[in-house]
Amino acid sequence: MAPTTGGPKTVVAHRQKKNSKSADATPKKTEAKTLKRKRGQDELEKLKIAIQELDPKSPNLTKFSDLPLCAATASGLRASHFEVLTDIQKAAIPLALKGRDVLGAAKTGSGKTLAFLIPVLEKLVQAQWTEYDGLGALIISPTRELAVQIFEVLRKIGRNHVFSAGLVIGGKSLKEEADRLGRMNILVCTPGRMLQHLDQTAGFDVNNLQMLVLDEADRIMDMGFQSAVDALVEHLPKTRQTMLFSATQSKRVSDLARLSLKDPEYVSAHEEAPTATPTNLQQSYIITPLHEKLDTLWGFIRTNLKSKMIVFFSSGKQVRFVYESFKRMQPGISLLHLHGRQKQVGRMEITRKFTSSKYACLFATDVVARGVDFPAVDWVVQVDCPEDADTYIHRVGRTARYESKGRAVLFMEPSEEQGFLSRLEQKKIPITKVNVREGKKTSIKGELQSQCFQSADLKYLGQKAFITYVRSIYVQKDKQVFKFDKLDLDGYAASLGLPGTPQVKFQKGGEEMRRANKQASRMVFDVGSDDDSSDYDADGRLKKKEVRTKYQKMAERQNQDVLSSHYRKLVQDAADEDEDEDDGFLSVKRVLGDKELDDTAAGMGDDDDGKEIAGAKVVKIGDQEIIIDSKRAEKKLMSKAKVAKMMGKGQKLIFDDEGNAQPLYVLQGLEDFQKEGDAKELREKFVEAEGERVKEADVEDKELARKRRKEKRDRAKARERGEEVERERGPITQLDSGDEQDEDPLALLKSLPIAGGGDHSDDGEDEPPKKKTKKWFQNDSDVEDEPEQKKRKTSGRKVIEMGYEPDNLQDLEALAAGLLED
Ligand SMILES: Nc1ncnc2c1ncn2[C@@H]1O[C@H](COP(=O)(O)OP(=O)(O)OP(=O)(O)O)[C@@H](O)[C@H]1O
Repeated sequence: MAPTTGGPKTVVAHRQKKNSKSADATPKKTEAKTLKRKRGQDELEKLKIAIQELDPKSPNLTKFSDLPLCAATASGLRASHFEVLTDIQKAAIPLALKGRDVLGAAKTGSGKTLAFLIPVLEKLVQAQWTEYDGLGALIISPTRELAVQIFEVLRKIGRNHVFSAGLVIGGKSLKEEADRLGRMNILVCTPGRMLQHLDQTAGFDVNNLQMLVLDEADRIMDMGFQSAVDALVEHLPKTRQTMLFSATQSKRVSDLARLSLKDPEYVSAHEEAPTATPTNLQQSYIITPLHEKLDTLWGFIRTNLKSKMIVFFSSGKQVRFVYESFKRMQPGISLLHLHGRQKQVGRMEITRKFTSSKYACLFATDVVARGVDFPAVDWVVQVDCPEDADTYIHRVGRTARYESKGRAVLFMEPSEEQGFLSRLEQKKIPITKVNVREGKKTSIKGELQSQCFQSADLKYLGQKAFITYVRSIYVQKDKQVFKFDKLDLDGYAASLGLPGTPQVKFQKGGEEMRRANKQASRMVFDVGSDDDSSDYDADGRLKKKEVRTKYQKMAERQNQDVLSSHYRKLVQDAADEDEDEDDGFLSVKRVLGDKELDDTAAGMGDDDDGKEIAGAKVVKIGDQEIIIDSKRAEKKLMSKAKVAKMMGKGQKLIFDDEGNAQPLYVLQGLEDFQKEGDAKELREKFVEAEGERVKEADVEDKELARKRRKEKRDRAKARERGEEVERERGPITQLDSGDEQDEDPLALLKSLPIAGGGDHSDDGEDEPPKKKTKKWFQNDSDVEDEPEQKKRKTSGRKVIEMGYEPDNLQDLEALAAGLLED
């Protein structure tokens, strides 16, 4: 939270000056102050009269200077180079100045932000609000990105006001924010975090609130935020002015009642307009079957390298997969990615980078679909069809803002074409069909296959992307557009480079369950986009600790285990990661041995067999550098087996006739290589052969997994039979180890989900367990009636006491390390 510039500072400076003056000057000063106050009062009176006399429908209102605004606002607008009113500003500001509740609707990029910020400032001026009067205006935004942007505009135009303003969007400690809340006159917030403060921050008084604004009101009022907003409004006084703005405004009476609007004025700047989207926006669509979508996207990016584009996907998982895989293929343009599950700092940094880039490609979810004002975006590409026409309008609205031009292209599956076109038509959205030029068509399937083969992380991301997309289509409400049965899932999986088609499990329970699923996915999105650091969900309710089954926990940890190094870079340090990206798009490899890391380390400490990186010791083993930043990592080095593992495999050598050792692979001479045939054909053949190999390996993987499961089941059955016999004999007096416990306790963590196989541990997150829920560290064959607090391991009869159930990766790893060390 930061105060507005200008205001509070000015006050402080003024006071300091006063103290330094001599006592003789005091009467003069007081006189001057009285005079100033009187002048201020007179101006205010004049302003009030001008507002009373203002005709809100007057055609003469064309500039900000035509409006009865206080000097501070007028000068702030001038300094920000705002001069001419846009349609929505012309229509909404006069009414708002007159104290009316306003429902404002206008096309994207048409200046709605100023249409509510100016009345906010003027309202507080009219009320002679001072820094001691507490919260006077509250502005609610559905996403953090938008809240930050609104706050920035407020800082700009409010630079000459003395009001203090703050940003309440989470990402900082609640206490830190709470300490400053009481001093703020204007707050820009996201619903969840604000409600948290209203519920928990002692002494935070909102009883004087003069103005409530909801930007992207239809989104804030919809299901995802419903209870948070209702609870929030409960805290606010009823006698206040309220303004609602959106490009896709709904006039639902129920919403108006929920907000206790008084005789609201509906202001629609473009209701009569022939189109719902900006006139300077050129819109087109391409029919591209699901299995060709990524080919089409790759071709599109490659032919628009000198552009700034936002590419929308329906989920963060797709964003991650496409970002990671395309980055490895080095398209020749800076790639960025943004989704609700990233850390706040990373999100801000990516937003900042994309804002300042001339040419860049941002892969994003709908977290930036609404309101965000990135300058000079040339293209909006929608790889996944949006869930409805409103979402379409907001997404394409990221380009062609204010008076600039822009282009948007939508990729549609053949089965979506008819249905979605009719939805667009109903909303007055003009769009034309275009085709990809034959010569520009390209296939990246082989490339993706080979990448997935080489990288388990990427294959895993691909599987998650596949599953999420398929589920998203399954739960879509509009069945006339989204036809699940028509999708070529095998083709789609192959196009992602996956060796098989992952099995996707759906919840039983028909429509109701689908709706619940949909809602749940929204909630996840909302929490991510709004306030992922808070204990509150998107509805503003205290998050309940979800009951997780053993299988779900296993799946989660397994995934983290597989991706741990990946995500340390990818998500937690998103900011650092993208720093690397910009430095050179071509150098995307980030391993511990990176030059940059070396450089940093070299600057910080000694560099022989161990060096310091930000306080952590770095040890070189083989060609790997291991950062020793925890006791566990230190312990790891004590284990010979682990060190041997880290050393990696030795290099395979062959001996020539003279007895000299030669590497197994020696580079072929150019001439010999050319003799073997055309390089392109050779490459294609190689990729094809590798693809086959991947498939074969995958079948083997599956077979192995199946065998393991069967063995487990057999052992479990055998044990159950054994127990029955035991029970007949009498009570068990000794903890039984069971042969199952001889297995590697990390085996389940290490195994990846097997595409096409039944063992979809990554599916587990939505799948109820078939067996009775057990503790996470039990194996399938463990006895069901084992005491909760005591688990044992191996025939050595080691008992590991767990006084709690580990709920994070560190706990899990600590336990696993303990198990391995014996
Ligand atoms: N009167 C004006 N004169 C010049 N530029 C303006 C004016 N009003 C707004 N703008 C500029 O137009 C752009 C779009 O404004 P804004 O973000 O308020 O649009 P919006 O209607 O809220 O869009 P969305 O529906 O996408 O949220 C901004 O860059 C803003 O600075």
